[in-house]
Amino acid sequence: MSKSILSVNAGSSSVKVNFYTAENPPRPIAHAEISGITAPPPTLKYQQGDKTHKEEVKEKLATPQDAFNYLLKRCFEDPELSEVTSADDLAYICHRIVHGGDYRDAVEINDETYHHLESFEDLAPLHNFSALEIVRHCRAELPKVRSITFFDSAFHHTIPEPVRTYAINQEVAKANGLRKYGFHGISYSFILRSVAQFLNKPADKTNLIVMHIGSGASICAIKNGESIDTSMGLTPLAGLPGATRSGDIDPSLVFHYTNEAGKLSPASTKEMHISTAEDILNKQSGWKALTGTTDFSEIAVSNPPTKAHKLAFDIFVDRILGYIGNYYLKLNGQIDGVVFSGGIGEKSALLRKTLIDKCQCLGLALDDAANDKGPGDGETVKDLSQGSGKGPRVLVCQTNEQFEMAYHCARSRC
Ligand SMILES: Nc1ncnc2c1ncn2[C@@H]1O[C@H](COP(=O)(O)OP(=O)(O)O)[C@@H](O)[C@H]1O
Ligand SMILES: CC(=O)OP(=O)(O)O
Ligand SMILES: [Mg+2]
Repeated sequence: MSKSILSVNAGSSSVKVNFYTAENPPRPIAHAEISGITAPPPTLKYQQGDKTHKEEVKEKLATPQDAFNYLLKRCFEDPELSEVTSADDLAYICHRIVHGGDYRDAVEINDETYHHLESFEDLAPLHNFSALEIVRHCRAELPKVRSITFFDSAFHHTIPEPVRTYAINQEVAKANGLRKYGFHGISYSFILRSVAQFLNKPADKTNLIVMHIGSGASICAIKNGESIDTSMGLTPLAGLPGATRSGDIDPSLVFHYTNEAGKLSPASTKEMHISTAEDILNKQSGWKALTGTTDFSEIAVSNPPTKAHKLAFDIFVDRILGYIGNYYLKLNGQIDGVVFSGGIGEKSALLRKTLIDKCQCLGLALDDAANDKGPGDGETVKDLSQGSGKGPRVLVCQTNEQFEMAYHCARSRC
């Protein structure tokens, strides 16, 4: 039997693993994910063939590394998943690494690339450490399988200099790599290809405003198939608020919030140094701080349970609208569509409706029935717009970072 590709996506609240055939293009074999790591109990979703199964997980899975080990064991031990029973059945493991520094392309992990990635681990404190722990585990436990790392930041290497540069001393900036990197790029790459195909346009002639809104949320302006701006920055903290992240604040707020700001947070470990301010803004802010929940499905409801829930929803709408206006201007008003994706973008009809109703002056309008229904299983892109097909479209895209990595791995290596 030919070998398979395993794709691993360690997000801030979930770990998703997919197995694919190692052929070009890859075909899906199975999908398993643990979600709700930040809002226990975690849940397992398992999909194989036409069977889907969901359950609450009894074991304590406190970290993405625990979740990965649980998922791998579960898949290897499933008697119905005969294609992958052990590491011997795997050709490649594709890992999503959020911060890739200056890397513009995927790299294969060896001692040198691994140590280089470690050097900027604390620039994405919710992500890189866990993802690298999983890479470390795979190197130790599955040494014969080649690990390829794909970077969220790579898609944004096209962002022009004035957009990626912060107005600070440039010697300090260059020496420390202090610039906008941008994230969710593996997702934006999948969305661009899928939407361009859906619209029957070459990707390099497609202009889009794309939202990837899940536990972490960002938005991207794509011009002729290239990222020209995105809301996240040096780290995934910048831009829109998220489940536990503040998003943009006045940087001086840090020193007024706590005079402990610069001290090491108790959450730091021997390997991972985080200041108290970073810990507060990354892990103790956002929806969790405002409402007590990290689950946006409890916030995006027509009758919010508390004023705080309503405020959280209104804050998100306000911040997203600001970026849509900004990017509409940067794209000179010439957009093929506005695209919703990520856990919230794909599932919250209410958020889509609230936003698009406020974008009528840009010629955007929703078909309410299509919006309420949302995308079906296996429907990658769905048109939610009202009207004849002229003018910018409102689309929803069920993004798939795992597939995107396997697709590129198979194209260049199989
Ligand atoms: N029906 C829904 N309405 C609004 N938000 C939802 C809904 N279902 C899930 N979500 C949100 O989607 C988030 C998960 O998004 P996802 O992109 O899958 O996660 P991650 O950012 O960890 O990759 C959940 O934390 C939850 O807030
Ligand atoms: C970059 C980022 O925030 O990723 P996620 O949304 O998966 O947490
Ligand atoms: Mg994600």
